[in-house]
Amino acid sequence: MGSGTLVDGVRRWFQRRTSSSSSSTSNSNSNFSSNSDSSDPNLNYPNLHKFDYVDNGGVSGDQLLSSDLRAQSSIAHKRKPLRKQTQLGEGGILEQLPEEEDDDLDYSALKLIKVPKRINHFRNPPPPLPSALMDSHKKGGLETEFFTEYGEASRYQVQEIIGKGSYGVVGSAVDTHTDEKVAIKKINDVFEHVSDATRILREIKLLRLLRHPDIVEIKHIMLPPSRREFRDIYVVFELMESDLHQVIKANDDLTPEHHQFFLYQLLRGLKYIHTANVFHRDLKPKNILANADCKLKICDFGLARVSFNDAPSAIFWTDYVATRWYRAPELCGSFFSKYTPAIDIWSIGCIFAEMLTGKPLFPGKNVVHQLDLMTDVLGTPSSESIARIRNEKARRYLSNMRRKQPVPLTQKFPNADPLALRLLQRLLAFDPKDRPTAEEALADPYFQGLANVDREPSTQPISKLEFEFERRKLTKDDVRELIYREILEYHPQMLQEYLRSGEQTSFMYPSGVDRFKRQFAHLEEHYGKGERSTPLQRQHASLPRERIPAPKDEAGQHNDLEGRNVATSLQSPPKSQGDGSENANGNEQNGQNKPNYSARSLLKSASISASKCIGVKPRKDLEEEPISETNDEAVDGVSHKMSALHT
Ligand SMILES: Nc1ncnc2c1ncn2[C@@H]1O[C@H](COP(=O)(O)OP(=O)(O)OP(=O)(O)O)[C@@H](O)[C@H]1O
Repeated sequence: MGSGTLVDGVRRWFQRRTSSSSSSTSNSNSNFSSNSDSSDPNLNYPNLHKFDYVDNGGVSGDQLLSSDLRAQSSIAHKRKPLRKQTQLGEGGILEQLPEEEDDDLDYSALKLIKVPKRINHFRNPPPPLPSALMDSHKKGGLETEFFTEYGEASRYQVQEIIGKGSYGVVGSAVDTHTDEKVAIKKINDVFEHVSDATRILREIKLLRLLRHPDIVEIKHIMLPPSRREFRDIYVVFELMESDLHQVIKANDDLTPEHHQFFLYQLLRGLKYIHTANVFHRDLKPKNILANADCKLKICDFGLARVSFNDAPSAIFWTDYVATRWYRAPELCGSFFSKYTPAIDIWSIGCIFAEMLTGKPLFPGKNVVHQLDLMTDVLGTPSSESIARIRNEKARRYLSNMRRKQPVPLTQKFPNADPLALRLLQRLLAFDPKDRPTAEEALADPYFQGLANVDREPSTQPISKLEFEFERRKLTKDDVRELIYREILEYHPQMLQEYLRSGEQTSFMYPSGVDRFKRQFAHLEEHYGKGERSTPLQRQHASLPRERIPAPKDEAGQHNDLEGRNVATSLQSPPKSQGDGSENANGNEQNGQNKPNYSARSLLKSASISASKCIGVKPRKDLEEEPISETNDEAVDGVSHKMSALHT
């Protein structure tokens, strides 16, 4: 087949696809010859032809197919089985939501990316599981028929430990029913702290309700043996190969097509999340799982919140914890009184910039440094934006800052697609009201030919009833019951039983969990043998600090918690830590340009708010640790006391 024929074929196919979708998308792309918009003087790039295969200029068919055009033309619908969803309707009645078509993109023509193993799990392969740990119960029989879920005891065969987080250990396993590989997260001692248990409840609930190809899927949750006494839970996820943090580190040859597909998926997932009225609040490369075929999935909804219009934002945000580098400016010092989904858009902008260069865009060492880095690139915000800032100290800090001109993004990212940079500029608007919504971003010219609203579903806002628990103070038993109820969503027969008998059902169910426990224990025993493997501790971020004694910093090491570092810097002369965490503006070390009062007081605010976050996390990534925020009033009040102490 000659190249012309092939090109014509591809073009015809592509035209058919887009013409069928162009009626519903604002990105209609009728002739696939979308050249760059050179009207923007900042974006004067020579190589701006996207989709200009109308004139193939003698390019061979093979070349064409291996180029970006091939990637563009290869995005096809892939149908997967429909997923069922339920949510609590008014009056607590379980409603079956309309079945959603799981419609995904096929990226098979994109160059595979390297996905290094996240952890070198075993120097030597682990010894095989002893036969006692393998499943021995016989299938069939009355018992199995009655307890359909009983079968799950033999369903998953755990293979190896693939990751550890502060909430659990993640193992890869095979679902012997489907031969599918899955990831099983074991969360131990769920109810040790109510705040942790609530976070887990929130996450599993959200992941049940947010079903989308760009969001990690919970496939199953093992039924605990006892409704009233269980302590551990096992959550079965679809298995992903790596995460975006690792992908960015391992691939210095990501192409413009990779960047575009990655951002597209993130925005598509975010559009869905935001239409459910959910804010993720902790988007960062580590919270985006990735496969070698370029599939990305948003995960870790532990900090996410559902926004109900009547919820006062002060309460809503009191336990805010997010990773500083990806944190929107309005959260660096609690600037704006009412936060919006635009905080997630900012994070996506930071992640996108990191994909383009391989390096974090704003690796701030504390909130003030974070703001300095932002304004170094974006310039000082307009006086109108500054005027909207509610926090007085933050307003003063920014108003007193020396005027900075924005750096053209073309200068900062000289090799990037100018259309990508134009979108990036929008995502990184200092003022949240100037950032596009995810939906608007998907309609940006950057995605011309790729975006298609038919593939970018919205969803219904999540029912208030599902998150009614956020409004009351829960006891351990309350959360246990709520988590149990959530687990039953994956055990329909048990759920019916539970709904019928209500409180009465408290006998022990046959469960696969005991066998699992042993399998995990065996693998964990050999996990990271010969390597330093520090168990991670949870951060009880949302507990008021007086409820738990602050842990000692035993090794004399600083916690990563920003506030601690900052507090230290206020008491003693700055010393170089290598990570510069005590050097707010990167200029205290030589004694010049000491931060002005506003910077200090902003840092103090951060230190106070961070003091709420009392868990100790081992230093995984020195600078990129979460700190907590609290509301302005609390910050100001305690900050005032602290100022009195330190001045
Ligand atoms: N579905 C999955 N497939 C593959 N790996 C996964 C999956 N889910 C989580 N992981 C990996 O397991 C590790 C721990 O998972 P995760 O971050 O969810 O735990 P966590 O306890 O919530 O962590 P954190 O400390 O970030 O709160 C991470 O490296 C993560 O990338």
